[in-house]
Amino acid sequence: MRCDIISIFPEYLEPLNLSLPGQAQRKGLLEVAVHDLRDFAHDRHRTVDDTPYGGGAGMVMKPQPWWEALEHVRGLGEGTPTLIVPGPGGEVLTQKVARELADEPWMIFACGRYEGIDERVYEAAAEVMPVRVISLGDYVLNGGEVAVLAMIEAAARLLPGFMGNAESLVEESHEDGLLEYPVYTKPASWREREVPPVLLSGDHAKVAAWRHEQRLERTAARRPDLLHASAALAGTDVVPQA
Ligand SMILES: O[C@H]1NC=Nc2ccccc21
Repeated sequence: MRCDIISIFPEYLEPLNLSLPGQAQRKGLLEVAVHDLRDFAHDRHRTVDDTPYGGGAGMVMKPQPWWEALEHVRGLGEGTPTLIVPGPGGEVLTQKVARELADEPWMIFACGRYEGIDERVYEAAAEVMPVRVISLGDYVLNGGEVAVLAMIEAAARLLPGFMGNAESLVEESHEDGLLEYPVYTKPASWREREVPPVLLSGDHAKVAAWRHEQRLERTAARRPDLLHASAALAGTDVVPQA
């Protein structure tokens, strides 16, 4: 998976060189290149924003620097990349979306700031490559860099060989519509709190059953919307008790 990221804060993406993403890059599973948008703004102040037509607060990112940056990056690789624009006005990042991103061989991430990027950039880009606007959720961030870190981590960790133990990908929250079960480690007794005895029983069937029950209880308590969604999909939605 190749990820090209365009941002006015390239240093924000340094964490991608740490830990697992860093190892994945060294293993050749993940290729990350960060590009400074200001390198494509040619006036003396390397201006990337201006006031919005129609008035309103804040500034809008100018189209020309973005177009030059996208064309430059597109010329760096083979084939057609998918342009991912993180932003509050997009589809929400879910595990399903993460799996779709994990299947993308080449993505360009456009990190917007200010009030956003001139709409004509999206239109011009959509004529030469697929464009997806993806949000982290219904809250406000100041820019796309944090979102890109989340999206790349969520997708790259699904790449075969990225996670040391692929087993750990199986019973994760959201992988199958349920939240994960509670986990415990030594000591068996801590501050007079005991590990659930079933986990010390050595009975794998009982442990599996207990863990599944815990996932159902935890999902019902914290994310009932997920239960209804999966039940609705299965056509077995429980009617809420009157
Ligand atoms: O405003 C934020 N809401 C959710 N996701 C985002 C992604 C990129 C930029 C900004 C946001």
